[in-house]
Amino acid sequence: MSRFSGITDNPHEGRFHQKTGILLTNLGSPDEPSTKAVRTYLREFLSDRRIVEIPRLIWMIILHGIVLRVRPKKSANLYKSIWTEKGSPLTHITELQRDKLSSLLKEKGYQNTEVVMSMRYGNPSIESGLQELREKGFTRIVVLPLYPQYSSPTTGSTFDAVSRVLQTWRWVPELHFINGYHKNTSYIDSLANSVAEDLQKNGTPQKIVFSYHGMPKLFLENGDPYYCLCLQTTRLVVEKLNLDKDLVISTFQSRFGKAEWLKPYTDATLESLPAQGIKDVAIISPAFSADCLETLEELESENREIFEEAGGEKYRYIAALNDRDDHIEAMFEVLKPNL
Ligand SMILES: C=CC1=C(C)c2cc3[nH]c(cc4nc(cc5[nH]c(cc1n2)c(C)c5CCC(=O)O)C(CCC(=O)O)=C4C)c(C)c3C=C
Ligand SMILES: [Fe+2]
Ligand SMILES: [Fe+2]
Repeated sequence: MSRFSGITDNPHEGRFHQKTGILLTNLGSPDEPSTKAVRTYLREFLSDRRIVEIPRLIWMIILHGIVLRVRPKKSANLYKSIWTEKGSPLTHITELQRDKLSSLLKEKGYQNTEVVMSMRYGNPSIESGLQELREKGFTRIVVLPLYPQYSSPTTGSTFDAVSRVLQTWRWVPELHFINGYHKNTSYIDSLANSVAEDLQKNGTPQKIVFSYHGMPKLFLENGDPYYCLCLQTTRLVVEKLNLDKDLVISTFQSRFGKAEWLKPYTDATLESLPAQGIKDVAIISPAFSADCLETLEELESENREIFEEAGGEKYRYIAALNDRDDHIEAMFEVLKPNL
């Protein structure tokens, strides 16, 4: 059998008609909140060389000897606490985003496009998404990883997965890979709108915490731009809303392992605020384009508890942009130059 695959039954004329297929991607979730499914998911996730950069042999021993024996049970319980009838929130919200973006494209007159969604880890896989687009005759593909701030472990890793699949295709499509959109005006506007709506409804808190997913500090020192892109995102939202700089703080959450991660840490910050007289906070997480374990469990529940136990009184989480109309519009604006 050949190492390269292809579609062989295309009508001759149709084969050269370029249609643009859009592959929306996000991180992915386990298939179900069971220890077994979480172990399968974490094995794939934590074996990614862009996620954990510890020397391979040492990490494989730690991963298989300790992490995959201990973590899946604990993580499965966390996943159970956020799981819905429709499954993983992250996967379901990405499906809603796909459907709404697809309708918006049709409304705007882009009839020759189709939106498919894939997950970097777990299902539906990047391979199945690309395969679906190929089978439908798309010879031009735009990949939009739903990570506004580029980072090697997320966007870079998505590129790896896409290119690994395409390396096996006989007819490589025209490929456009969007590697981030943290400065896009429509994205910043939708974040600003979500903050403004919250302030209007609940009043101005003493602090607005912009909590971004963290990463090892070493990644930044070795050239990953993510940290700077996060701080720039906060600055652009502050400018857009004309907020007092002191009202806002950027922090980093979801630390994993023993190494130092980007600081300040979200949990330590929330724990320290009440002693400084700050007992009323709102928290937003601009790096997550969809609510997921890291927001629904870690921010909504775990960090709320930390803040309240330290003497905090009012704590509210501002939802991710999810399938808000202005977020879908922002996705369209990000894609537009490539349509
Ligand atoms: C081990 C190192 C990790 C790095 C580096 C990392 C970077 C990173 N992750 C996201 C987005 C998400 N991460 C999510 C879950 C999650 N992240 C890690 C580890 C790293 N992430 C783990 C082990 C987990 C799994 C959950 C657990 O067992 O605690 C999620 C949520 C997935 C879901 O199903 O809801 C997202 C989204 C970004 C943006 C990022 C960039 C720096
Ligand atoms: Fe993560
Ligand atoms: Fe977490």
